[in-house]
Amino acid sequence: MLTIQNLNLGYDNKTVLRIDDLQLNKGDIGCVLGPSGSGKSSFLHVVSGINSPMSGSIHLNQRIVFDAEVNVPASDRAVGMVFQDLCLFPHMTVAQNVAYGLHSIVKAARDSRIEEVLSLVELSDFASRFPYELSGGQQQRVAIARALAPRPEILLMDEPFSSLDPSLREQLASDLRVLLKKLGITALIVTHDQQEAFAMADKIAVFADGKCQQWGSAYDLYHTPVNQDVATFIGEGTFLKGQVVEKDGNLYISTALAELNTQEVTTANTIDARETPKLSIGETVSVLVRPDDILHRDKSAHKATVVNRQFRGAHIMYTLAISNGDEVLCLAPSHHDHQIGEAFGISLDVQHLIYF
Ligand SMILES: Nc1ncnc2c1ncn2[C@@H]1O[C@H](COP(=O)(O)OP(=O)(O)OP(=O)(O)O)[C@@H](O)[C@H]1O
Repeated sequence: MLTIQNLNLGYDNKTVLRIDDLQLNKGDIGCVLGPSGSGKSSFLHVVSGINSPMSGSIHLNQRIVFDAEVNVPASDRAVGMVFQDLCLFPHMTVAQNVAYGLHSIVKAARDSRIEEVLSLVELSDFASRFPYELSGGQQQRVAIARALAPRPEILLMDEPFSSLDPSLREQLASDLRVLLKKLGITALIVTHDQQEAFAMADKIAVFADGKCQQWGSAYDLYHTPVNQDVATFIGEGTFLKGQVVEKDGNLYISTALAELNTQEVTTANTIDARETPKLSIGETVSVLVRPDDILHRDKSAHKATVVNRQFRGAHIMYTLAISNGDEVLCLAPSHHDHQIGEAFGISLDVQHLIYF
């Protein structure tokens, strides 16, 4: 549905973001994650046609909408937009808001389309209400209905939850996924919240340092990040120093907590998503350690001291100092209740060996 190639976008001839290759299939939900200023909104603007990129190509539903020769205007791109603050007209009813994008069609067809989209977002009974008479989630559904009314090929959403209560966002994100999937809508959604992206996306792009660093499933990003930036940005984790050693013809990475056999714990999907770097004996590497890779083991000889702790209900997230001074995170069931300064035994159990 959407294919982006060799895209350079920026302002005043200065590149803000480069995307080599990004493809979103019909019916899929893509999320764009990245720190503030990484180019997320700018990207939506060039896909929608509000702005033009400096170079590259954009295909929408197998039609070129931008390349060196073509620049289809926003009004002809069949793109629906839902903005950060929803931009509902406060003085118009729900039905009038939805009608806004339908002025070019005759009244009878318009009324039936309004009824149809309001029913799709389960707001049929709210047609004559004003936005201020609706909850945040209902207002968001009106904004979606308005964007969907002209039958766009793709729906673009810029931080659709930013005006809503943080405690509601994760639930609304998964509700939105259910709705978009039910309607078979292809969507590209900008967010800065990983949990939202994880709850919604089939594919996630990570924008950082002027480029799209990785485009993959949440699983790929978490377990097979392409570089240290993505590894640090996605999920929680720390790095352990390691040295490459050889034993019985196998390469191991020797860390303060364990010797990791590079053959045994490097899984097939690790190799698929990133090119595993070649290791040479004696080389120093950084091993990515996720909080669930560190197990609470009373009998272990490796004792670690609690530097910080964060109670999360079922679990406690510990920051632990180990013997060589490195710090690691450990997600332990909360019945293992240790205070700052206490030491307990840990072991390293890496399922996906990722090193840089
Ligand atoms: N119209 C503009 N003219 C010049 N520079 C701009 C313009 N719009 C955005 N920029 C710059 O482009 C960069 C990317 O901005 P953009 O708004 O796309 O980032 P973002 O990832 O959406 O940020 P945020 O998460 O804070 O909304 C920023 O450095 C910003 O200052």
